Amino acid sequence: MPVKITIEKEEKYTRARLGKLSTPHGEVETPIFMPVGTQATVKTMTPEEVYQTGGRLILSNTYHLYLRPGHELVREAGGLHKFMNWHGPILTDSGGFQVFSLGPLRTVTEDGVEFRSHIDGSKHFFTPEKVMEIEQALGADIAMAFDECAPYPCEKEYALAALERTTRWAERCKKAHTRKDQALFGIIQGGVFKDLRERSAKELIAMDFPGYGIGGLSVGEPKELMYEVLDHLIPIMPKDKPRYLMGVGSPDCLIEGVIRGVDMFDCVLPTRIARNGTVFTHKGKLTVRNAEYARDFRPMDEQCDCYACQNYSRAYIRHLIKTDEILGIRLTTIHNLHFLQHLMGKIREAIRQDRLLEYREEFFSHFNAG
Ligand SMILES: CNc1nc2c(CC[C@H]3O[C@H](OC)[C@H](OC)[C@@H](OC)[C@@H]3OC)c3nc(N)[nH]c(=O)c3cc2[nH]1
Repeated sequence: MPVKITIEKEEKYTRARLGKLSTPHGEVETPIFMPVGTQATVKTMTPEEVYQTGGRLILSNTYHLYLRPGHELVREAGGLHKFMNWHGPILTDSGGFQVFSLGPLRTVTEDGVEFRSHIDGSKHFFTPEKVMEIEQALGADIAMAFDECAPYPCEKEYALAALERTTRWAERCKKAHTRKDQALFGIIQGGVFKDLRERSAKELIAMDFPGYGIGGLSVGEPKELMYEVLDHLIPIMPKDKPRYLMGVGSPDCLIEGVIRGVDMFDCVLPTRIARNGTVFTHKGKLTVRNAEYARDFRPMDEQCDCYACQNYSRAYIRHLIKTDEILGIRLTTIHNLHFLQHLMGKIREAIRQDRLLEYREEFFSHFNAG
C-alpha cells in the first residue's frame, strides 16, 4: 500500500480530522495544502523555498508535462522527483480537467478525448490507458484517475453521463495502472446533484481506491453550494481513506472544507494572485501594486513572520512589481504560500484542541473573504 492515511484525531464538534499521510517519499500531516507546480516547478520558487514556506507535498500537471517536455524525457531523467529536485511527495492530476476546460478544442468519445494542444494546436488523444502510461512515467507518489469534470452549471443528464463515463474510465485506469510504488486515486463526480454524487461515490468506493479526489467542484458554483455537496458526500466516504478536494482553495474554503472532513487541498490561487501583486493578509486580500502603498513602509502583513514580511516593505515590493523586477513576485509568492501553510498549521492545532469552530470565528472576525 504505497499511500495510506492514519487518522490521529477526530475533532469533537465537526467532521474535521487530524491525520498522517504516508507515501513512498515521506509522511505529511493532514489536513494539508498542496502548492501547485504545474510545469514541474512552483512558479518562481526553488524547492528549498517551497519547503521553507511549509510546503510538503506538491502537485504537477500531466497535461502540461506530456506536451512539454514530454513524459518520456521525464522518465529518462529519473522521474519527476529527480528532474525537479523535489524529494518529498508529489501528486499529478490526470489532465481530465485540462482537456475538458479546453472547450471547443476537444472531442469526447467513450474511448477518450481528442484535443488540440494549447501550445501549437497539434492533435492529441488521451485515453485512460494513455494517461496511466504518462503518470507512471512521471512517477509521482499519487496519480489521479482520468475523469470527466462536468462544468457548472450543467443539465443533470450531462452530469450523469459524465459520472458514468468517469466510472468506466476509472475501471480502465485501475486495469492499466501497474506501478506498485504509486497510488491511484479515483475522482468522484456528479456535479451539484446529491443523488449523482452518492452514485459516483458508491461506484468508486466499490473499486477500493486508496484515496479519493472530490472533483467537479470549485468550477464556478457558489461556495455555499460546494459546502452543501460536501455535507452530503463526505459522510458516505470511507473514514480510512484520504479525501482530496480538487482545486480548492481560498482561506475561507480551506477552513470550511476541513470542518466538513476534507484532508487534502490544492489551488493555483496563492501563486497566481501573487504574480498579479495581490497577497493574503490576516485582514483579507491586499493588492500591493496599488498606488496607495507607494510610501507605505510597513510589511505586507504586520502579523506575518515570513521572509518577505520580515525584511521588505509594501513600498519596496510595489516598486519591484511596477518595474517588473522578478524579486517582486518571488516575495509575494513566498508570502502567500507561507500564509496558507501557516493557516493550515493553525487549523491542525485547533483540531488538536477541539476548538476549530472557535478558530473559524476568530479567523473571520478580521479576515474579509470578499
Ligand atoms: C480550480 N478548480 C478546480 N480545479 C480542478 C481540477 C484540476 C486541478 C488542477 O488545476 C490546474 O490545472 C487546471 C493545476 O495546474 C495549473 C493542476 O495542478 C497540477 C491541478 O491539478 C490537481 C480537477 N481535476 C480533475 N482531474 N477533475 C476535477 O473534477 C477537477 C476539478 C477542479 N476544480
